Amino acid sequence: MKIFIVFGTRPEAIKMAPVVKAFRADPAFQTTVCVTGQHRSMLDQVLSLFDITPDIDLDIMKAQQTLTDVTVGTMTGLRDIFAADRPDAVLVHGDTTSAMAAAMAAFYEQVPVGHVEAGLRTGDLYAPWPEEMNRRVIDLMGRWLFAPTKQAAKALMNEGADPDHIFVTGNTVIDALLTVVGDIHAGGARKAELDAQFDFLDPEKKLIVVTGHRRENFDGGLERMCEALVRIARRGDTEIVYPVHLNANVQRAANAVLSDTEAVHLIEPQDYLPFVYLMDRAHLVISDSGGIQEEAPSLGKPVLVTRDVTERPEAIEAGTCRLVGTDIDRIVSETETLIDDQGEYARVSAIRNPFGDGTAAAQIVKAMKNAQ
Ligand SMILES: CC(=O)N[C@H]1[C@@H](OP(=O)(O)OP(=O)(O)OC[C@H]2O[C@@H](n3ccc(=O)[nH]c3=O)[C@H](O)[C@@H]2O)O[C@H](CO)[C@@H](O)[C@@H]1O
Repeated sequence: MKIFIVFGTRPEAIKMAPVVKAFRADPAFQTTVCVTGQHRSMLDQVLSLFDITPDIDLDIMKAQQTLTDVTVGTMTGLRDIFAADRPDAVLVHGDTTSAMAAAMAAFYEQVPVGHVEAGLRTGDLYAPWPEEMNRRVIDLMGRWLFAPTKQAAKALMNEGADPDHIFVTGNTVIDALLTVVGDIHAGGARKAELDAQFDFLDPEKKLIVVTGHRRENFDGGLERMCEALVRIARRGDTEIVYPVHLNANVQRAANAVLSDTEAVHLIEPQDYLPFVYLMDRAHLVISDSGGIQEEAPSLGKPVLVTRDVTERPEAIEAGTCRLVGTDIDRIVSETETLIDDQGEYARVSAIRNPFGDGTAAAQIVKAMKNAQ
């Protein structure tokens, strides 16, 4: 079976790496990896960590490109490739604009689409925008809908998807995370390098890892989160590490509020290996990221989610993640509870992650094999 796997951003690369490896290891499949290059530098470091060389690189990244540019670039690039190579299936991941455009290009060539991480919903088309629409559009076209949880599968069925097309596999991010954290825990040269890279961290202080980049927080939300971090840093018993996303809005907010605050380290976006190392060392995480809501609980780290809605209600229901929005007092008080109340911290960090056991990629390969 001829499979094309297409992705373009850092989180997609992290989540598709275990899938690429599993398909490439199985001789029943002829696997072609095609990257759109939507996040050039952030994508390449993930490919190198997982030792993946793409077969096709569309390299569509341009300065100041709009969502329309990404859509048109991806669709035009893939149209001729799909028409010439006639894959039996195209696999895309998640909810980015390049994933939606790749699925659409396949659909126009009447090539069946497989959607990894299908069925995530907030219920609000504009939160997050444009991701919620992208997810729904891809799911409508999907012949294989790989839902990470039963709840995601239920959302698909509620929208009328054919139950025979839905496979509950767990999330492939857990496969990727367990591989990387396993390497770190095994020690060796990489662990020593990471310890040296972060030797500025004070082991006596509780480490809080922060990220923030969602468009919905560009309108003052990021600044409020940063104000909350200033108050948390002033306690004296915490240390904050914040890899600041390259987006100009994010850089502006973080630098304006936090650049002079002692105990806050603003650092560049980290490669996946050091980022996993930081999450693993953290006491807790504050983030609006989707993937981190899935990863941190697997490492026993609570996440305060700086959003009003999430497409990952499983983590909220399980209690490992809490939606705190961007209200300063709320972020500070929830953080203080997790620092000061040891019983509550122990309870939250012991909750089992609801996103799978690290076998999602193998289950996806099995489902596709049965489809042959
Ligand atoms: C809210 C939302 O719509 N999120 C979507 C977004 O991901 P998401 O919001 O997860 O995107 P991020 O850019 O936060 O990436 C998260 C990933 O990058 C890693 N990381 C983070 C910071 C850093 O400095 N270095 C680093 O390697 C994290 O461990 C995680 O694996 O695109 C994903 C891919 O389609 C989808 O699955 C998500 O649903």
